[in-house]
Amino acid sequence: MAEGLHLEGIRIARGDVTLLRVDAHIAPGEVLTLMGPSGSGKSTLLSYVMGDLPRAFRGTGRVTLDGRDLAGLPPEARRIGLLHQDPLLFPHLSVAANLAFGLPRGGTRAERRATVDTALSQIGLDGYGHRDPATLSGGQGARVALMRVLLSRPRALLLDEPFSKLDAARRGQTRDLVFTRAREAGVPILLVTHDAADAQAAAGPVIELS
Ligand SMILES: Nc1ncnc2c1ncn2[C@@H]1O[C@H](COP(=O)(O)OP(=O)(O)OP(=O)(O)O)[C@@H](O)[C@H]1O
Repeated sequence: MAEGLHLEGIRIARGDVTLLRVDAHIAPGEVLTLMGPSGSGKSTLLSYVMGDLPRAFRGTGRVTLDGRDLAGLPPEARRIGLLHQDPLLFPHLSVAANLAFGLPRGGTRAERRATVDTALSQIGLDGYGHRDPATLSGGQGARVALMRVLLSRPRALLLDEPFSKLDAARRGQTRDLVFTRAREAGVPILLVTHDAADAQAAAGPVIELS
């Protein structure tokens, strides 16, 4: 079975009504962009892939990651990073501790600290490590949340409008950072967006839901 994230014969329904159907393969390092009107079920599809479909829905179809069928695996065992429209940072942890939370175990304290400092710098937040997340702007918080999910070294990434809170200048930069990192690490990305510029920058296949 191929590497990457494979969605085979997926159908999401609410009651008897089919919300969406999708078949897709996302190769390692590739970004598949999912577009479509509000309410077409994009976020619900991400919940299904994550193994966390709300009770109101029923989902069928196979999700495999690097050849492994994810059926029956709880979200925390799937090694998939999910970022929602409203990025939630842990309010009781500093910005640096939020980033460090996603780091895989191992390494010395100094190494972990250096990784966090580099990450802060890459998202334009040098010196913000000690800050309380509540003191960040929406865009700054979104950048921290994105970096936290990247640092956790997921095997696949599901991104739901992750750049919507960023201003135009940051949006391009942050997008490039995420896509470049994913490409380097061979991580497939399923990106939900309303912005055609995101799809263009992703430079991958696009699925338009109706
Ligand atoms: N937990 C839930 N229980 C019941 N219905 C829900 C639930 N979450 C979403 N819905 C409904 O299911 C449909 C699909 O919602 P979803 O959030 O997946 O759409 P979307 O395509 O991501 O929309 P948007 O682009 O506005 O984020 C909508 O009609 C929504 O109102």
